[in-house]
Amino acid sequence: MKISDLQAKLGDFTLAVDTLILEERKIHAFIGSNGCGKSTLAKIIMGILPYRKGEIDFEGLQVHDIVLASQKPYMLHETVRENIVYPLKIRKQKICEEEIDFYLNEFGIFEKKFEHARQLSSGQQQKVSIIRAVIAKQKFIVIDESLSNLDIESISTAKNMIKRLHAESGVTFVLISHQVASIADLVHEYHFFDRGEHILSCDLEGLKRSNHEKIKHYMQLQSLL
Ligand SMILES: Nc1ncnc2c1ncn2[C@@H]1O[C@H](COP(=O)(O)OP(=O)(O)OP(=O)(O)O)[C@@H](O)[C@H]1O
Repeated sequence: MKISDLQAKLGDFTLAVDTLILEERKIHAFIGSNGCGKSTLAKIIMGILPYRKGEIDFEGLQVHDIVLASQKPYMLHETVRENIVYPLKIRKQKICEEEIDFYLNEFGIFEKKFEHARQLSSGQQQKVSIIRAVIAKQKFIVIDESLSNLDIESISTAKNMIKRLHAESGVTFVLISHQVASIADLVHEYHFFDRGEHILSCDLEGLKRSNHEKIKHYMQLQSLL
């Protein structure tokens, strides 16, 4: 996916992206301080938010190929199972009960399968949201801060899921995160934003070498410099 000269305005906030390439079959991360525009760009890619200028070349990706596990997951007024099978149903994909059970077991919430999803804790809802995002094995998956609410064991489980899907199905991922170190073993390319502006796209070494004041400061705060 190639984003060129994009500009979006939401109230007082302006997002500006010169050129940002999300190479397929890679694991990307959008990073930067609160309110710098990471989720906004993810929502623009999803088609949830509009942009006023620029171009997104989806390079053959269709709307239904792109999935978002959002920061605040929306749970249907249904059971955990119904929430998980929803993306399969709307895409008329086969439902494999064993696979659902496998994911629920991996996250330690198998016993919640037939419980009302809205009665789960927020971390458990995040787990359902991640399973719902990965179960249909779409080509492009955005995970917006969903790992941050998980316990340490579950973060490791989610990361293994991402690694496996990437290795087996070549899924492109965009992880939106505040913890660079905790996802460094997954991510191929970082895209750094500052106050609505896309500043740099590079690997971890590139971030460490950058002379940009904001990036240096950010990396120091992350204890990575
Ligand atoms: N629908 C909207 N209407 C008006 N302003 C919006 C809207 N959505 C987002 N914004 C503003 O856009 C800015 C960027 O928000 P965004 O959620 O993209 O930041 P973020 O980098 O994902 O932050 P965080 O790390 O806190 O999740 C914020 O100032 C926010 O108030």
